[in-house]
This record gives sequence, structure tokens and C-alpha cells, in this order.
Amino acid sequence: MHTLTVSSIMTQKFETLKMADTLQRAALLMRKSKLDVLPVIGVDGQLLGLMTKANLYDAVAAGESPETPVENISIKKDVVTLQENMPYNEVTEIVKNSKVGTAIVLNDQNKVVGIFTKASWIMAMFENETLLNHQMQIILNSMHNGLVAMDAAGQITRINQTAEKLFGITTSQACGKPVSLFFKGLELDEVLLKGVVSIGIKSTYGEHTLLCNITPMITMEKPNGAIIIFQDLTDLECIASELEGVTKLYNTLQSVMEIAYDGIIVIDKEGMITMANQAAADFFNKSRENIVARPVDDIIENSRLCDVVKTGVAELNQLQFINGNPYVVSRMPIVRDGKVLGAVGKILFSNFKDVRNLAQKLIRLDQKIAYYKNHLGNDNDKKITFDQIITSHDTFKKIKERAAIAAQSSSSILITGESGTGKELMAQSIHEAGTGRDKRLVKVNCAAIPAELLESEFFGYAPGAFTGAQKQGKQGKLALADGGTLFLDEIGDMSANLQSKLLRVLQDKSFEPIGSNKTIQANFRVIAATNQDLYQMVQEKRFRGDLYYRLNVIHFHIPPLRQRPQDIILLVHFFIEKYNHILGSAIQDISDDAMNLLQHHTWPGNVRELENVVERVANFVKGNIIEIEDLPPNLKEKNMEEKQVSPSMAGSLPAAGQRLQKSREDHDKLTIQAALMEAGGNKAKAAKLLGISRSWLYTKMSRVGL
Ligand SMILES: Nc1ncnc2c1ncn2[C@@H]1O[C@H](COP(=O)(O)OP(=O)(O)OP(=O)(O)O)[C@@H](O)[C@H]1O
Repeated sequence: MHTLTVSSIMTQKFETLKMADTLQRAALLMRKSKLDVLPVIGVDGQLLGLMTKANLYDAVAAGESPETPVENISIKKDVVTLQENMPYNEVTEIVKNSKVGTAIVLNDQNKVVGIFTKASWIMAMFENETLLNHQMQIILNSMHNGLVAMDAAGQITRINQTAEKLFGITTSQACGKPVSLFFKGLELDEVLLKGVVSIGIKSTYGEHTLLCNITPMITMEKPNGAIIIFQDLTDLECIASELEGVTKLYNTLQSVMEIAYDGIIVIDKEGMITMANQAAADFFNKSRENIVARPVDDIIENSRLCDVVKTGVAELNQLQFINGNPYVVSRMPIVRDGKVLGAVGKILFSNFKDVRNLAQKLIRLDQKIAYYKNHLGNDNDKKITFDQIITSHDTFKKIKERAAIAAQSSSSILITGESGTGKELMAQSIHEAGTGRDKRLVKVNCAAIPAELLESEFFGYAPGAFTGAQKQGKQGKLALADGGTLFLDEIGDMSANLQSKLLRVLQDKSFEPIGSNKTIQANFRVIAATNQDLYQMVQEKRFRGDLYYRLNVIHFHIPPLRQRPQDIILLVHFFIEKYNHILGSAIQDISDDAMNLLQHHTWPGNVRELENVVERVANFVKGNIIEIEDLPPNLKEKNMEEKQVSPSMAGSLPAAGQRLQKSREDHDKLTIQAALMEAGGNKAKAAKLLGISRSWLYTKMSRVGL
């Protein structure tokens, strides 16, 4: 709004007189300018006085001739003057307090530039009011809130556009009507009569929730109407609920950040930290308050979060050194509407290695469980057969052949051999190849069951046979094995008493459960196994001779592993494949050095010990090839000891090693050739015959030049 000044109100159409001008000229100019005054100016334009109509009338009345110069008559000297740039409100004050209806307007140099009259002032006031009115209407219409103005009688005098829209009425419809016609329950009396402000009144209008503030208009210290401002809360309520949603989301985000095991830091586009979880605070050994609102570079050394803000490109799973330790970190830009607003950094804590190991361990365990479930769950489908007895040892191969023949008869079999040589495996294979394969193979470990329980385990008992017995009685192992095989493991540990009872059963082919006189037919094949020298025990009368001969109808002695080193190669590969499958390891081969070491071990625990070694290696191996360092320390130490024991041999060892390697390769070559011949050139079949995988057969063939 521009400020009104005297220059914009004054009239510029005026005439001036000089002292030398005549009265006649004064009369003519006064008539021409239609004003009652004529400024009289000097040669330099300065105001000398004012010729008024009254001055002219007085001169004429005094008989002055029309030719009389102005300087000869009396003119008004105390002239009211105004400066041309005087503001409107100052002029208003002067005009109000002065009785004069006209003033002369001067410029900076005190030269006359216009004449100010009350009439022109009134016109200016009108113009100004129109202007103000127009400006007020613009202001009111640009208000976001609805406005209704009323007079002292409570009749609407003005409404703005927002109110028009809000209430669906036009100014012409509303003006002159009582406010109460449109808005109920506003209690206007207090405001209009007492001039009391009424604020924060909540009311509804259609679907709108409104907040009303009613302010009285006071003139001459009396209420002269009022203005109601309506604030539409509908939008505000929407914003409030949106805000509530945002707050909830923020809280959820905070909880998620807290639950995360990783340290999380969020920065804005200026690189200032805006959020951090407790894990991050703990990691930097600072309180959260000491992290948030700080530049990220002050908290994290070599942080690349600001770079991610600049590039907008995520950097996932990168290695970053913090305080000299390596951490896996991820950095992601926060993008909205295509603009990067900040970045999130995630620090995976140092024990991620442990977590990874743990995860791998769990996977292995899962696989192990699945494997054993498969084996146990499908006990009837997954039968042990002679194919699963891995050997390339001539004697053992013959034993396998003879055992397969013996399986067809029902004669008792005694299997001897050191612990872990595969006696039970052999017993299972015989059972599976025999006529009783559809019935049970019942195993009794004579060393594991206490002597006093062994009898009831064997024969079972009748209901109520003895105190502590199950009420319904119990079926014994002999009855369970009916039609199938009774496998008596560790037979050398059977008590003398039970030996004689067992002998009787084997002779009579029947028995009576404890506490029962009902005879049960015993129709089963017996396979006994022991790692003791049973014959020697008979000599020493520690085992019944007659039972020994009953059991020893067919005898197989399994040679210890140290006597068949070539089997070690086959068995190692067989177990690698088995544990790759169970544990999910990916071992492809074993280095010659490591294999050499295994072949030189004496294997007191035989195949069981070898299997355990491979299982252990499969758990911890670093690469795909088993190296010496992957083997258990006791094997390596043993190797060192052996090397140290015969220093005199030191010089000849490499040559001996080479010879051994050569003979091993020759042997492997022959074995593979024989298997290929037997399989008619079919490699899959040959691999099966050798008990190794096809891929291993190919590797082996290329190694031995086939
Ligand atoms: N020739 C073989 N081929 C494949 N696996 C074998 C062989 N010999 C033994 N094993 C495995 O070695 C482990 C021990 O075998 P097993 O229990 O049959 O031996 P054992 O002579 O009965 O032992 P113990 O006298 O201690 O009872 C088993 O896991 C078995 O499958």
C-alpha cells in the first residue's frame, strides 16, 4: 500500500499573482482557477502572501481602480502552508485542527507547487477508503479461515470467500441476515452486549468440525458488532491423525532398529547423524545423545556414508576397518522422489564370523538329522548289503564272497576281528542276504547289558514274573528274533550262567520265558561276534567249549585295517562322499601327503577310527582338498615321531616315499582296471564295485594314467 502525501491530494491547477499584477488581473485569474485564493509570489517564486476573495472585495469597496497593483492593497500574510511530501495522516490532523479551508503547498525550495483544499482532502479520503476497502476484501478473501462480520444487532455485514465456500452461501445471501439464521448456538449476546471475547467454541457445520473465535468490534469504547473466525478442524484432524501415524511409524522404526543385532546409523544429506540404535551407541562407546546431531565423520573414522549421499549408490557388505578391526558394513542411500535425502549405515559386528560358523553348523546338523532320519525312518528300505563293505583286500574280498554264500544257510556264524573292523556290518549284510531277511535282526550287546538283566532281556518274562517287572510281561530278544537273526555282539563277555542257558536254547530250539512254563519255539539264526580270542578263552575255561563249537560252525575273521592299507584309500573316499552328503561339505580330494600319512597310521580303532577322522575333517576342513594340516594332531604327531625315531633312515626316506607312492599308484591302477573289466567298461558300475563315486573314479583314473 503506497503512503498518501499532500502532493497526491493537492490541486496543481492554480494561478499565481505577482506584486505588480493589477486587481483586474487578480479578478480574472480567480475566476479562471475557480479557487477563492491566489498565491502571490516573488521574482524567485517564493510565497509572499495570499490574495483572497475577501481582499479583492475589500479593495473594490475601498474604491480602488482595476488598475491598482496588488502591492498597493492589503493581502493575507499569515498563510497556512504544507510541504508537498507531508503524509496523509499528518495532513488530516492539521485539517482537523485548522479553521482554514485552504493551504498553500510548497516544495523543498519553498516554491509554490499546489493548493490544498478541504474539498480535495475529502475526495482523497473517499478514494483512500475505497482503496482500503478493496485491500481489506482481498485480505479477507485470502484468509484460510472463514470470517463473518456482524453489526451491533447481530446482522451479517460481511463474509469472506472461505466462509462462502465453507457454508455454501454467498455474500448477498448472507448480508443483512441475522447470524443466528445460519449458525446456531454461538451465544452472541455476551460478545455483542458486553464486548467479551469468546474463543475456542467447537461446533459442527455439516461434515465440518469448526473452531470459532468471536471478537467484538469496539468503537467509542462500546461494542459495535463482532467478527467470527471459523477454523475448519477437519483438515487439522486429518493432519493430526497423519501425525499420529507418522509417530507410530517412527516408534516402530525405533523398535526395529533396537531389535537389530547390527549397529545402525542414519544421516541426513548434510552428513549429520539423525538416528542411531543402542547397538551402534554401545559399539562406539558413547551415549546416543552424544551421537545424534553430530557429523558422522566425527563418530566413524573413514566413513563413506557421505559419499553414498553424494553418489546415491548403495555399497553392500563392504569391509571397513574401525579401530583397527575389520567389520562388514552396508551403506544405503535414502531416496525420495528421486532425490537423496540421507543414508543408512549398518555395521555387522565382529562376531559375524561366529554367526556364519554357527549358521554352517546348523545347516550341517540339519543335514545330519535328515540323513539319520532317512536311515532310521526307512530302516526297512535302506538295508545294509555286502556292497557297503568296502574292500579291495584279497582275503577280505574272499571273506565277503564266502559270507554271501553262508548267508543262504541257517548255520551259526562266528565273526572275529578287532574292534571297528566291521563285524556288525558283516552280520547285517549276512542277515540281509539270508532267507530271514524279512524278519528281524535282533542285536544283543552282551557286554553292555548287566548280567542280572541279560537273562530277562534274552528270554523275556511272563506277567507278574518278579517284582519290578512290567505288569503285562515282556517279550525277550529270542522271541523277537524268531524267523530272523540273533546277533550276539561281544559274546566273549557273556556270563557262564547265560552261556549254558543259551546253549540249551540252541540245542532244543525252544525256551521258556522267566516265570512261565509255556515253551516257545526258537527258530533263528545266530551270528556271534567278538574281538576277543574265544578259542584261547575256551582253553582258559573262561568260555564254554560246547557253546564255542555251536557258534563257530562258520567262522570269519576280519583282518585289521593296518593289514590292508590299500583299503584305506577306498575307505577315505567312501567316507568323504558320505560326509559331504551328511554335513554339506564339498571335499573333492585328499592330498597325496595326507593320504600317505593315513596309510602309515596303525589304526588301532580300525575302520571306525578312520571314519571318525574323516567326519572330523569334513567338519573343519578349510579348502576342497584335505591337506596334512586338516588331519587330527595325534596323527600328525605320530608321523613326526616316526620320522624322528629312525634318523638313520632320513636320507633314504624321500626315495622310500616315492617308491611307496609308485606302488600305491600301480595298485590303484590294477584295482581300477579289474573293476572296469568286471563292470564291462561301465564306469558307473565300476565305481559302485569299488565303493567310490564316479567323479572320484575319473580323478583317480587320470592320476594313474588311465
Ligand atoms: N569295510 C568297511 N566298509 C565300510 N564301512 C565299514 C567297513 N568296516 C567298518 N565300517 C564302518 O566302521 C564302523 C564300525 O564298524 P562295526 O561297528 O561293524 O565294527 P565292529 O567290528 O562291529 O566294532 P566293535 O567290535 O567295536 O563292535 C561302522 O560305521 C561301519 O559302517
